[in-house]
Amino acid sequence: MSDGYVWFEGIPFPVVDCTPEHLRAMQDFVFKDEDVLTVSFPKSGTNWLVEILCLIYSKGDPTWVQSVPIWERSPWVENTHGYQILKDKEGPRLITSHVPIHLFPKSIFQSKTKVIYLIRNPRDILVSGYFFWIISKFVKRPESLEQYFEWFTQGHVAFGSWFDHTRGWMSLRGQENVLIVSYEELKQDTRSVVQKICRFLGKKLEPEELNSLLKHSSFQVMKENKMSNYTLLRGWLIEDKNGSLMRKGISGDWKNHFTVAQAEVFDRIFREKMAGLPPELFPWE
Ligand SMILES: Nc1ncnc2c1ncn2[C@@H]1O[C@H](COP(=O)(O)O)[C@@H](OP(=O)(O)O)[C@H]1O
Ligand SMILES: CCc1ccc(OS(=O)(=O)O)cc1
Repeated sequence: MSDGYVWFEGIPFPVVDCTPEHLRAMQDFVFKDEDVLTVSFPKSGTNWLVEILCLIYSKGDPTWVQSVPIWERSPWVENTHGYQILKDKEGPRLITSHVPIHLFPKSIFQSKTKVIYLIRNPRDILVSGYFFWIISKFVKRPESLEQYFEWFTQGHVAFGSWFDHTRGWMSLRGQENVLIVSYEELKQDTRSVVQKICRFLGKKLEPEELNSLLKHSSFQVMKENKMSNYTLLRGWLIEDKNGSLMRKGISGDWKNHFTVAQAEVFDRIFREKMAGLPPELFPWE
């Protein structure tokens, strides 16, 4: 560990449950065709999507999401604890990751694992990350939003540059086993996006199962679910006694935090870094 990150191949990783030795060993992780992998940049709404996937697999029955911590239901492959759970698990596995594509286990490219890449307006990711990292012990703590804005736009944050991460994983779009989902679409029409995910996974939910899923993955219900809201980490990895993963759960909060100058700088950087990609990939733009 150094300066609030674990460094691996030039990319900063969180200091929790993650070592360069583990990240090197992770390269040999073997994905199976029946696995389902959720990949995202941190603060894209990862845990929301994972909750939805768990509820799809339990057919809307909330027992599992109410009794097992979310990081054990869909473990992070880059975490030592998550890896231990995954490697011994039989049958279809739900797996989560924030790892950039160029450092990801290569077996993913030989398997038929279903991959869901979750995207979100990076401005909202930036704001969400700032408010989470100032209360947690996962990564280097910013002193101000202004400082975090600099770090984020330069890619000096956990898992590196959002721009590189998104470009990298988006390069898989169009493959049969890859689905791109945006936080914004999920927020705007959760039911339709969940149905799309079910079709992608070859799963069918009865209407009452879908209604139960929508209830138990809603912001308000997840906020109260200690197995999903990270309050189990209070006093250990989350310092604030009221701290939670569940902050606002809305799109566009960046407008309440960016200055006009920051908004202009971000627009320019976004245009430069994402040049050449079809604008319709980014529903918030
Ligand atoms: N059920 C839900 N509905 C909407 N947003 C949710 C949600 N569950 C989590 N989120 C939001 O997802 C973000 C966390 O992302 P991740 O899971 O990738 O760490 C937080 O965003 P905000 O900080 O903007 O509120 C959190 O509030
Ligand atoms: C439960 C431990 C853990 C570790 C790392 C995480 O990554 S991040 O906060 O999304 O960057 C999350 C949970």
